[in-house]
Amino acid sequence: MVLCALRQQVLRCSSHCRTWARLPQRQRSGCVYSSIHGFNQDEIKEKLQAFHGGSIDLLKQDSGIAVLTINNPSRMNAFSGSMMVDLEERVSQLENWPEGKGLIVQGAAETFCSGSDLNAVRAISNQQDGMKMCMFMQNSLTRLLRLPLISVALVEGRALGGGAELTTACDFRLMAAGSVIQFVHKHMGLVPGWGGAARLVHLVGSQNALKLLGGAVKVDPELGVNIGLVDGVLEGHQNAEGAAPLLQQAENWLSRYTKGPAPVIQAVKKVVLSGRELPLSEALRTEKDIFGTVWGAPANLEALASKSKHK
Ligand SMILES: CC[C@H](C(=O)O)C(=O)SCCNC(=O)CCNC(=O)[C@H](O)C(C)(C)COP(=O)(O)OP(=O)(O)OC[C@H]1O[C@@H](n2cnc3c(N)ncnc32)[C@H](O)[C@@H]1OP(=O)(O)O
Repeated sequence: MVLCALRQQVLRCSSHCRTWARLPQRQRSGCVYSSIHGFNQDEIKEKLQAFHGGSIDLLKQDSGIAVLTINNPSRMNAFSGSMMVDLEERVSQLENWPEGKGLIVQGAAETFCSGSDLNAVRAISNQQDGMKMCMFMQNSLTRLLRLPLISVALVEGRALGGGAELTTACDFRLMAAGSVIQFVHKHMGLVPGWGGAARLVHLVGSQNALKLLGGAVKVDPELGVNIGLVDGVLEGHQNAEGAAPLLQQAENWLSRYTKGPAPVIQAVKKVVLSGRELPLSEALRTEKDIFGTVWGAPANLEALASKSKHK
């Protein structure tokens, strides 16, 4: 049932968006948890809203690349409860963006994200609330990774705890010189709960994941690239002389993968997503269906008419 739901999620295309948007959230199928798992989204949302501060800002650009900013600089961009709710809402907006092709996730004020806001964590440190928050964030980050957009985390400064987990919910990671990704969970007497461990194993393999989590290792850009966690290193600081601003560098990096019409780029992401998440037979069937959405579509017909050569 879960695989079937994921297949539906991968398949949905722009023409289905309006119908899709009318469905209740839990039926949109990008989620891991719904009421059948005893998860009540409205209840946890109400609880989280009480811990306010900061925001998650979304800028959708005409280029088809959106920028999502984790914005709580006075707490090193830690996630307050209301920011967790904000994130879920921004992901919904991105799920319903037919023109979208790419997404950059960054932190405000020259640092990425220091994880959960420890003030909120202390207030909901009982087991039940912790599990609800964990399910809520797993749902949001799973939906973020499953967006039909090619996404990249732009890491400047520190990505700690939940911030490190957030980087794994993007397709790619770029690190600025001097930045650090650190799964500090062990030092907090915890393990990742936002899906970061499962995604990390997929990204770097179980041996490396065990080292990073077991040692709460500080991953600098060089180590990140060596173990396959990081896809590129950006020059200097936002304001360093001679270097383009980091966001611009990240947009340039991403644009080589997002050039072209949105339906084609979205289809590229969807075939890779199905290959990444579904068993082979299911992935092949899904690929066939996604192929059907681009075959004979305007971009394909234009390319055929122009007799393009690939020299
Ligand atoms: C572990 C699992 C869990 C999850 O996955 O859900 C988490 O993510 S728990 C959070 C894990 N993160 C931390 O424990 C970060 C703790 N903070 C630090 O290590 C440092 O503050 C650091 C390295 C982020 C920045 O150090 P620096 O010396 O540059 O600055 P300050 O320490 O003075 O920080 C400025 C200001 O920010 C507040 N701050 C930073 N992180 C958090 C946070 N996660 N929650 C709440 N507040 C945070 C810090 O307390 C300072 O505030 P101030 O009022 O000035 O004391």
